[in-house]
Amino acid sequence: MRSHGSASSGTISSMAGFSQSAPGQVPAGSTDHGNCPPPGLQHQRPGKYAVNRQRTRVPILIRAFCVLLLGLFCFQAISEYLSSSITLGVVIQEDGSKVRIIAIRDNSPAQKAGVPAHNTLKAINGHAIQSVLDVTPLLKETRGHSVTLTLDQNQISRDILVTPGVPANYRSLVLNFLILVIYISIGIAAIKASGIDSRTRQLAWFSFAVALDITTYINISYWPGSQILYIGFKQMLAVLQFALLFHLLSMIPKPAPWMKLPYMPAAIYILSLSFHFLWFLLGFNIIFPGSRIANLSRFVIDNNVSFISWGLIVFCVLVYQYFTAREPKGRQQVKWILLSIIPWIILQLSDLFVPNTSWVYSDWYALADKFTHMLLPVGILATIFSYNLLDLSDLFPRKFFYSLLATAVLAFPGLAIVETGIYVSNQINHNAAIWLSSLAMLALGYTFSPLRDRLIQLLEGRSWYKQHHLGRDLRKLAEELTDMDGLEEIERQLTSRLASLMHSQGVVLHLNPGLPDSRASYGSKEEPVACWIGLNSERICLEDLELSRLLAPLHLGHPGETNPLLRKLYRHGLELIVPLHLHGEHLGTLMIGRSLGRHRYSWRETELLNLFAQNISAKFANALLHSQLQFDELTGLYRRKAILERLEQCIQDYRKTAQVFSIAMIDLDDFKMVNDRHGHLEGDRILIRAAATAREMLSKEDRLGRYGGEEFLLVMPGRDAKGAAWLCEHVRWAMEDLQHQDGSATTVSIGIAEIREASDNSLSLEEQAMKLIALADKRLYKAKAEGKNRISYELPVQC
Ligand SMILES: Nc1nc2c(ncn2[C@@H]2O[C@H](COP(=O)(O)OP(=O)(O)OP(=O)(O)O)[C@@H](O)[C@H]2O)c(=O)[nH]1
Repeated sequence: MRSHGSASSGTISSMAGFSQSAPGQVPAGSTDHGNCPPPGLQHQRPGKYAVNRQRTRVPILIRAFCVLLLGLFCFQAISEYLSSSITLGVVIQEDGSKVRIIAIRDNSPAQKAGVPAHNTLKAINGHAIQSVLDVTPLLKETRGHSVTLTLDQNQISRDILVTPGVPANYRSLVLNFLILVIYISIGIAAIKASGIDSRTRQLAWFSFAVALDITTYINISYWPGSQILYIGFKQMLAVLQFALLFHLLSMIPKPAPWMKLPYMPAAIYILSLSFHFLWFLLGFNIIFPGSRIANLSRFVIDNNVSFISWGLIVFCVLVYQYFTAREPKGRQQVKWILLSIIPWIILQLSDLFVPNTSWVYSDWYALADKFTHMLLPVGILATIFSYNLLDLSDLFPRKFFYSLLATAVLAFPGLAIVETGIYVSNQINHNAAIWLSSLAMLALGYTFSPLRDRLIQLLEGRSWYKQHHLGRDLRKLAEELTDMDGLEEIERQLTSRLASLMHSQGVVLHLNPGLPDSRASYGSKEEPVACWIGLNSERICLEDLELSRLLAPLHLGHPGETNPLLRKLYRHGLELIVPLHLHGEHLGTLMIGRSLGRHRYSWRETELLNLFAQNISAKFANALLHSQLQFDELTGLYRRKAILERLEQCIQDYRKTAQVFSIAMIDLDDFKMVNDRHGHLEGDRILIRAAATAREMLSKEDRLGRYGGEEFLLVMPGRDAKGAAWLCEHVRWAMEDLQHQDGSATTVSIGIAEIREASDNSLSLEEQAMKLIALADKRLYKAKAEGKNRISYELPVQC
């Protein structure tokens, strides 16, 4: 494979017969591919050169993790239900040895009882409170009953009677569940596509980390166990999310310079986690209690300073990526994420700068927090969607996806009507009404197919949707090509299907020497395509374009294009040149003609094609390797093993379908003398030209291989001995035109055998092949003995 990287000497014009076949190359000038590699490759063994598929199944560990997440969510729901019955609605914080009430939640029992904020909570039911951890056990003891809170207000004690308990916040749970589903879905989809791009893998880890965070929002004080450990776990999880996000965003659209430094990704995780761990140890007085640095750390933790700083760092990274992205598509991708992350950053900053602390504990803040949490994955998803790396239909069945959408469309009017009805009639409480109406809407949305079908029509007609489908179709095509055998078949399918998928005038696949030359799939106009591959008078040479140096797709037709050759190609209808690379090695190019729809290909389409070309490169590398293994490097004919495989195939067909065939052993006469007189180089030249001359006489079905030194084996499917003799006679005549240096003619002796003469079903394929060859060989020696330059055969006796 190595040698082909530099030898990109395959001229596009070679189909027009301009090619000078170098030794070992298959002359591409011949339109009759009788013995060229493509037809021969049709019988490749399936699976022998299979390429790894890009898409992977979801690993069992990830599935188990998703189940764990759902389990944690159930635990969260139970916790919410249990702890809501003892909720007072006060937000407390330790301040030295005191516990201070820093905020009162909206509509909470504390607010209704008139508990003021910014006081010290001295006791509950007469039991002194010294730590925030003392509160929950006391409330649990008096579950369902009123409690007396003793507050210290400006050195004056005051008792307030409060009845704990609020309705469980199902709305927040539903939102949490929604966020969880979004993140798990993104994680799974990204894992499935992780072979394509490392960014998707990164996105998967980030999504799972957020999902874990969402499911572990638990009122831990309700449960026995170490609160400090829980807080530590949550803090570290939050830092991990930021590190993952920082890593992910530093790679969109292209890796930022710092990500290219050695060990940088590892450093990001290790440093951020260990720093935060240190902060945590200091802030919770686990080490150096009471020191200034410990107090500072506590301030950092209490005010979310580190997370806000992270948010700002992430924001700066995005701005940097936006301004340094070279291509518009890169900027667009960053823009999506920026738009989705800005509300979250603003909300976090409001935490610091809004003087009214109760804002942070208000219902509005909780709602905004949930929505900004949802916005970020939606932004990232939109970016990934615009990359076309993920296919949503892999994740959800198409109809289910549209049913959900139909549900959402119905939800607004439907919820209003159903909920109002239930609420007004006062049969059922408000939270249950929401659940019930949601379920009703889901059922309606799923079964209401007219709306679903209308949505399909509306959305799938949109150009972005078409592009999304193009991505999916290209991936499918790449997979199908991977499963295909036979280079000619691959080329035919690739060019014709690609032309139809891209609605293009035509597609040409040009592979480097060592593989057969360009194939074209013609769209409506043959003329332009003919020009790219040099079929018409304007000869265009690939060497002049230096396509082997092309690393990214080349979009022709820019107004400022200075290269006259590229301008010419564009005038003739070529619009895109996409290189095929594997591990930095240039394998060939895909040339895409202009769109029949008369629009220019968008950058997304170009990007999709580029991804597609990367996907199929491995396939062509395999084909290249296979062709090298199959063909004799001197003559370009099949090697002995390959031609014997073809012979065995014919025997098998004969046994199945009784299709007659013949073989011929062709041997150059007095070749030793040629070598002795003119040298081995001249001998080689004669061998190459003899092979080419013989090949030109053959039809598409005939196969010619180099059996040994100057001896060739010809397999002729469908020809009986008479037909084979006729063909071989022509080969013998043609050889006479091939002159040695001294002007003497090249002659050959040929022995022919037909399968019916040696057929024996009791023999194995290999034995049968040898028997037939032995018969042809016997006749070859007969021809030699009778004076050379003749053919020898026998017509089978008809009974
Ligand atoms: N130049 C060159 N010579 C080869 C190659 N392979 C085999 N030969 C030569 O082909 C010659 C075959 O000689 P012989 O088997 O005696 O046959 P011959 O001289 O053709 O005589 P007849 O078969 O009786 O006509 C030998 O001299 C080999 O060295 C090759 O790849 N290149």
